[in-house]
Amino acid sequence: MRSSAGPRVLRPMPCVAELHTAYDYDTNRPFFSPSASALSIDPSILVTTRPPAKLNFFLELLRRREDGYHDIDTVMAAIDWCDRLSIRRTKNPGVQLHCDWSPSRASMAGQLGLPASESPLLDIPTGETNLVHRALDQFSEKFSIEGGFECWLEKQIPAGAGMGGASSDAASALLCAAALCSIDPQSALIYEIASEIGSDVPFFLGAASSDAAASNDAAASTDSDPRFAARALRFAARAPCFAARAQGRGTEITPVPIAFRPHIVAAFPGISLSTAKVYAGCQVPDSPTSADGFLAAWQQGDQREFGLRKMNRLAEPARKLSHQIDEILDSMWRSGARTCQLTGSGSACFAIVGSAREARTMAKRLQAIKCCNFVGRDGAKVDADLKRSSRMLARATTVRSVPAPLQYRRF
Ligand SMILES: C[C@@](CO)(OP(=O)(O)O)[C@H](O)COP(=O)(O)OP(=O)(O)OC[C@H]1O[C@@H](n2ccc(N)nc2=O)[C@H](O)[C@@H]1O
Ligand SMILES: Nc1ncnc2c1ncn2[C@@H]1O[C@H](COP(=O)(O)OP(=O)(O)O)[C@@H](O)[C@H]1O
Repeated sequence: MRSSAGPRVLRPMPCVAELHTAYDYDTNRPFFSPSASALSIDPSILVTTRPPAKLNFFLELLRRREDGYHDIDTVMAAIDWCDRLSIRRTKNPGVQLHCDWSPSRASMAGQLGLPASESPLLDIPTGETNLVHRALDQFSEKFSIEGGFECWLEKQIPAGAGMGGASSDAASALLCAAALCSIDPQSALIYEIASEIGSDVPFFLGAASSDAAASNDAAASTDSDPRFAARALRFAARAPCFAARAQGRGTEITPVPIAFRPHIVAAFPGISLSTAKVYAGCQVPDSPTSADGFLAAWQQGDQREFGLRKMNRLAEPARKLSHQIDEILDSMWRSGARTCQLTGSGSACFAIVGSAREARTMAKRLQAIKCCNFVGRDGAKVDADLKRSSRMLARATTVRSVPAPLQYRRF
């Protein structure tokens, strides 16, 4: 992937210095509240946050809608597999986005067993189709922001994996921009922009999203106020630290309390699936299952019921598009998973195991497994990029419960 500014940017900006000192993990607060100076363009203020991936523990389809979307009932949680995003304001209008894999594209290609670093699988757009770019464009337009933004995005979350990486980046961009411009992160307009960009984006706004959706006071909340900067920072840091039920198109968010954090291994088979294609192949059941039972199990700490009731209605259409999904699930099962499942529209899957130690062992085992047979399930040829991919990217991970490392500092 190439930087929009020309040369490749690997470890960009002074922000990457190991300075987490602007954030107090005990109190979940930044050490200082930004002053009124944040209201004017100050390119020396940089906000850094860590957009997390998500997993869908439950996903049911309720109906196909006339606008081409589906009403769904899903339960998602953010996990500690994260990208890193830094943003500052610029005097020139527009969005400049620098983006690369962390620690490098070559390392990511190596982990996936891709021979060259030129694999299209690792191409992330830096122009207007990047959701960070779109989010900031919309933000500037809707809040009439003077000047523009420069951003540095370090990717770790695989794309097209059903882990919501792009959506999470977009939501973080909105919260960081709100902090930089002293805009209320709970503004209904922020929620509106998020929903327009993608069905998954409001989830990643976290609590800001559920509160904003309830508010109709969009007009008043476009005003900037220095107090909003600190609030936006708090949301950027805490927003992803919860599980939520998402309904409607996926944009109606209700945070849900959970009684335990399962030990998880998430694995990406080195192939990306198009969300639209997976939905296009899905079948809405005559009697959809409600998420109520699953949620009750998670809220009551009933791990057996949690395992029995979790489900993903998109698994069937995704399996038809990619035989790797069965291979990954088989491998997880044979490696001792209590239960395993596809996340979202795939292609990543996750296993639930009994302990953090088991999770680490399984992740190592999966990394060593080759999961591509070079031909599809029905004997059809698979594309060239897929042929070369031979490994899974697997990680022991947890449902996120700590604030994202977040910096807000002058440099
Ligand atoms: C399946 C889920 C589950 O969390 O996640 P991913 O697997 O993409 O991460 C989401 O519903 C994906 O949300 P998102 O990735 O934001 O999708 P969008 O950009 O809004 O929509 C892409 C396409 O998917 C289909 N789509 C999406 C959401 C929905 N409720 N019904 C749909 O039918 C539509 O064809 C749409 O054009
Ligand atoms: N910030 C971003 N990070 C990753 N992919 C992005 C980003 N912005 C746009 N994209 C595009 O979005 C698609 C994948 O989106 P992503 O959210 O990672 O997948 P999924 O919807 O399966 O969770 C890819 O086609 C990629 O080109």
